[in-house]
Formats: sequence, C-alpha cells, structure tokens
Amino acid sequence: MAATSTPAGYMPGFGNDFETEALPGALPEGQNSPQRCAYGLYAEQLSGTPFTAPSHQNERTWCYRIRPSVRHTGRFSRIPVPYWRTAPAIDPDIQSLGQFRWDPLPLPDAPQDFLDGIRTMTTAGDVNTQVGLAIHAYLATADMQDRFFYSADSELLLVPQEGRLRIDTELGRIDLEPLEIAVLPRGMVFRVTLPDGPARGFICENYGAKFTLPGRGPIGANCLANPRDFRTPEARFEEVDRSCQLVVKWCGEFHATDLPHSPLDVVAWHGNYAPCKYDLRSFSPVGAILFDHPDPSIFTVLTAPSGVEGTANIDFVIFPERWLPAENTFRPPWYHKNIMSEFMGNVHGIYDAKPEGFVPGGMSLHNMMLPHGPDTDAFEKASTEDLKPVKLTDTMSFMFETRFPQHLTPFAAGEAPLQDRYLDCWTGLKKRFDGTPDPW
Ligand SMILES: O=C(O)Cc1cc(O)ccc1O
Ligand SMILES: [Fe+2]
Repeated sequence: MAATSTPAGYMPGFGNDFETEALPGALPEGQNSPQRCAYGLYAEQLSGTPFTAPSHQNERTWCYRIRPSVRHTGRFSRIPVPYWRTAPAIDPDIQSLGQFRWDPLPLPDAPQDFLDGIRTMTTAGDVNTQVGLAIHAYLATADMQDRFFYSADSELLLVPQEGRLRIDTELGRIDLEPLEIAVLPRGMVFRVTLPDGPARGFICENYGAKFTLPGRGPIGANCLANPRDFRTPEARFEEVDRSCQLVVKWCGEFHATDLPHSPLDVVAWHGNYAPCKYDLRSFSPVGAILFDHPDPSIFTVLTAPSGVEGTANIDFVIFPERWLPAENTFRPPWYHKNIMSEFMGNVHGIYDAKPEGFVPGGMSLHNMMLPHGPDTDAFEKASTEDLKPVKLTDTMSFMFETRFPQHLTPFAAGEAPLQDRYLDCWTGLKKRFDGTPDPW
C-alpha cells in the first residue's frame, strides 16, 4: 500500500480545478485577465481541449508567468532525434505480425539525456489524424542540461522501471520513482534530470484524446484507481537567465530554438489541465473471488478513449500484487486472440503467465489478433496445483493496449535484444486429447 496523505509540494485529485501560487497574491482574484497582473506577470491560457468542448470535458489552465510563452520560442530549426519514431512508420521490410519479446535494453555508458535516450519500440495509427500511439523505452544517463522539451503531438505517460526522474514542468515539479507513473499533458514544457544517476523506463505516447479514469460500472464509486491518489504539483518557477534550448515535437519532427532564459517561469496557475503522478501501489484491485478469470480490463488504471464507446485508443492496465483465491479455476490468463494489440512491460518481479523470460525491464508485444497465453511451465503448474488462496507478491507488470495494430520500429526489430526463441515458450503445450474425458 502507498502512503495516503498527500506529500508536500503536491495537490490531490484527478482533473480537479486546482489553484496554486508560488508567491503570495500572484493569482488574480475572481478573474483570469486583470488589466495588470501582480508582480508584472503575464496571463496566458493553455488549452488542452477545443474552447467549445463540452464543459465536463473542457480542460484549460491559466498561467501567470514571468514572460509569455511567445518569448520562449523563436525561429525553429529541425534537429535529429533519430530513435524517436512517429506513426505512421510502417517499414515494408519489417515483419510486425507476430508475438515478440525483448530483454531489457542495456543502459549506455555514454552520457545521454532523457530526450536522446528515447527508443521507440512500436507505433500505431497516425499522428496527423491524431489517433494511435507510440511506445518507447527511455535510457537516460545524463541530465537535460539547460534543455527543455514539449510534445505538441501527444500526451506522455511515463512508467519508470529503474532509477528516479525529476521532472520539472511549467506547472511544477514531479519527483518520480519506480512503481509511480506520471502523465504529462500535450504542450507542457518540461526538463528531466536524474537525481540518482541512470534511469530506464517506458513511455506511452498518446496521440489521441487524453487519458482519463475508466468508468467503474457495477464496481461502483470506489476501488481501482481512486481520484484522490493522483498528485498534481504546486506552482514552482525558476528565474534563470542563461542560454537554453527548447525542443518541440510537432507532427513527428523535432524542432529546436535557442532561448536566453528558462521557460519554467510560471509563478502561479489555476485550472484543470496539468501534469500528475500516481503511485501504482495505491491501486485497489477488484477480482475473481469465487471462480474463473475475468478480463484484464478490471486492472485498468487509465483509459484514453477513441470516440467509439468501450473501444480505447489506449488502455493502461497493471498486474499488481493480489490474492488469487478462485476455486476450480485455471488462474493465469487464458489463451486468447484479441482485437486490441497488447504491449507489456515488466517493472519488477514475476508475471504469472510467463515465469521465465519476461524479466524486469523486459517487454513483449502480442499484436492484434495474434494468439498468446501462458507458457508451458505456467500452464502445467496452474493445471495441476492445489488451489489454496495464494498471494502474488513483489510483482508489477503493465500493458499498453490499443485498438490499433502496432508496427515495430527498425530499432525494435534490429538493435534491440529481441528474443529469437520466444515462440518456444509454447512448443511444450502438447496434445493430451485421446478421446477419454480425463487424460491428465
Ligand atoms: O496476455 C496477457 O498476458 C495479458 C492478459 C492478462 C489477463 O489476465 C487476461 C488477458 C490478457 O490479455
Ligand atoms: Fe493477452
């Protein structure tokens, strides 16, 4: 279980209308745009939804900053960020039809900041029509030094696996460690530094509508991810007048501009368009308490809708510690083929369907309509074990699931440590059928 009280520097809630100021009186009272703002600040609105979005979906934040963002941009020139790929990125020579698994990507010895350390594994959909996603690993060994970034293309969901990240955003600071996740909205400027050295993790880049909490249906008002456990940073600014670089990702290209000052200069803000973090240990799982294995959607932390009800552009699902009490039940996942494509990562521990080979830091892809399920050992064990209640402990894997087929990048199909013999994990599933009802 995670700590329940909100730590200093954060505000609790998901999608709340927050207000926060780093200097007293910096937030205008009762209005957004006074004739002159306190401290000589500039008022600026950051719109995360169209102005005309229905009120219950409308997201925007009012920022009161030392300089308006137009002073934090200039002439842009394209720069290479060669391993960060954007959909559509379909390489005719790469076979994406299949089940794939990778060992953890090694951290490099050379200094490499968070941005240069991004390695896209798969892409789906199309950034120009704003559907789909890209899934990346990050391998960071150096701070982003006087370097800032924002993605105009996407919202970023970060899942650390090893090492801590300090994410200084326009709206405040998020300190992130393994077993926590962060959501950085589209357009939010940030810098990542590494308080404890090298860091590795996963990123889901969402081109579509924002992540939100799933409806709980008959589960009711509580459990799964509770809104109060999400944490949004309080306002914090830096007044740094030295040369910096801002990199913007826009329609899959990277553009840099030089600035004479830090863009993290928001002194106060109010609104509901803001970054947040969430401790995965606060997730309260609901599951099978008598028999059978439910669909993994019961473990959905966040969902990014596609516009078609019940069909997500992306579901972010976790497999946390939990009790397995179900009687007369094959307890691991069933064998299946899914219209959604499933990209998984292991943060730590053993994943019950794959006791061997799917290791912490490792990744797998079971693409759209490709069959998969427990490996031979998991099947044999789960079919014959004594079904006492057992607790799965010290385990955390996750799944980025999307309605769209995923395409491997050249990196994922080439340089990355793809396990050539992954399919062998199922070859021991032998024919038992001999016409008698119980050939066991
Ligand atoms: O394939 C997987 O391992 C993920 C998964 C888990 C589960 O419990 C049910 C379905 C499913 O796709
Ligand atoms: Fe699956």
